[in-house]
Amino acid sequence: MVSTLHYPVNQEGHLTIAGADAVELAKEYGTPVIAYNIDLVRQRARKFKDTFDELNVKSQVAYASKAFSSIAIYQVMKEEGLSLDVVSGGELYTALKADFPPDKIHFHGNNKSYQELEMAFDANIGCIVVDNFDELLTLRQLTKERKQRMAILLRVTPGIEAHTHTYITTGQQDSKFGFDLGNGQADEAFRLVYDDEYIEVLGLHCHIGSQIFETNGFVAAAEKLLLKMQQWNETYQYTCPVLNLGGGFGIRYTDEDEPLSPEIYVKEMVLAIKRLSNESAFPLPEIWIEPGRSLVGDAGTTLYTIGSQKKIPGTRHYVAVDGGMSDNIRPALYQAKYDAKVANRMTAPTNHIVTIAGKCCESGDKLIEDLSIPEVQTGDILAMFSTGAYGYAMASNYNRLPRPAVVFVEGGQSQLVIRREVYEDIVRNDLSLYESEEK
Ligand SMILES: Cc1ncc(COP(=O)(O)O)c(C=O)c1O
Ligand SMILES: N[C@@H](CCCC[NH3+])C(=O)O
Repeated sequence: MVSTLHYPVNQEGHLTIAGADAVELAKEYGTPVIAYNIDLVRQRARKFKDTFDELNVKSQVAYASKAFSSIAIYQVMKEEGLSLDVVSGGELYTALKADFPPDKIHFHGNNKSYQELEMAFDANIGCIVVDNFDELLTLRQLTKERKQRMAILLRVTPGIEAHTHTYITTGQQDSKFGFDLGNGQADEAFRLVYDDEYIEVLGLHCHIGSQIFETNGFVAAAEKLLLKMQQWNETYQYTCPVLNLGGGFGIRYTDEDEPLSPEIYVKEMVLAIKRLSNESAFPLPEIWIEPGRSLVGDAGTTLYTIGSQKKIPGTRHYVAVDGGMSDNIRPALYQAKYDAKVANRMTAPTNHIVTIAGKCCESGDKLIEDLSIPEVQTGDILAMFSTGAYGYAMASNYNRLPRPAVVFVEGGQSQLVIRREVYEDIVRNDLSLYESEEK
């Protein structure tokens, strides 16, 4: 793969990230390290929000924090006035630690536990996105027992197949998420709770998939959901005030990807919903979205140190780095493609085609195949781009590798926001067979 993407380079011929020298970052924080360009994160967050404001539409832009969850990123999103989508007690706990305003937290998940729901009630969060009938019944019980009101959205599967990897499509009919919109399940769910004393149905939610480069899937989903809210309005004289179209906006990983700008995604959705609402005289709902990847994905760059190499003449030239599928499982899991450069040799001619291998004990632990790079040696720094979403979030201690450090860079200044794990962290929860004897 020959990259034509433009990456900023300083006078030393080093890659820069939000104005900071990537080679210096690697020296200061060690490798692997994931460096986030927070200037870019803020710019994206504002683009999403501002476009809604310019179109005069009430909205909430909720950061889908499964993409990358940490106290510091929640603080950035809070500063930018975003809402937050969490999918587990762990993400909710992190959000509360970050002092995220609870009324702007939306809780997702297809199997929320009773304890997780109680946690959400204790924190008085803004909204629960209900996924199935079991959850709906638990919620009815919880609200009554606690005499506590709760706002909900009903998550539905609209039967739309987004053009993306099958593991990350979610809106199709055969999905573990949500009430089926076409077979009456969504109607049944609504009927059960629309006039409940404690539960306030805000409206419908759908998420059609991830890494999507077109707007027609979102528009088709909006049409289906709005039509349903309009039908309920006629049947039950109940007006749902919110339509949530989820996330899924694509980003650039390699030259093959051509993402649309946040403005285009938002504009196309809003215009379609305005048109439909005008045609049907159904009041324009608040429009909520949940971008994850498009807020943090291409803002993240993983810096690795290059170690050993293996050349198999006529077959392949492996260049190994000091991380791999333990800090980025996406290539192994989804055959995801990435681009990378040698951060300390940005201007050298790229005349070698190599495969970047991780250090895990798996033949499939290859981060990038057929990458053009200059000749490299042990100690060079490889910068792998667009690793900010579902990288650290899906990292593991496979082979007992410690998780990398995470730093935020803004206006040329860097700050450590997640410490690198140390071996002691890895054995922290292990118990010795001989514990009692050792005491
Ligand atoms: C319900 C929901 N909302 C939002 C997202 C965020 O998606 P993305 O990171 O593609 O924007 C996801 C994940 O795909 C999701 O499942
Ligand atoms: N983890 C996936 C996206 C999952 C989206 C969650 N609904 C990825 O890396 O692309």
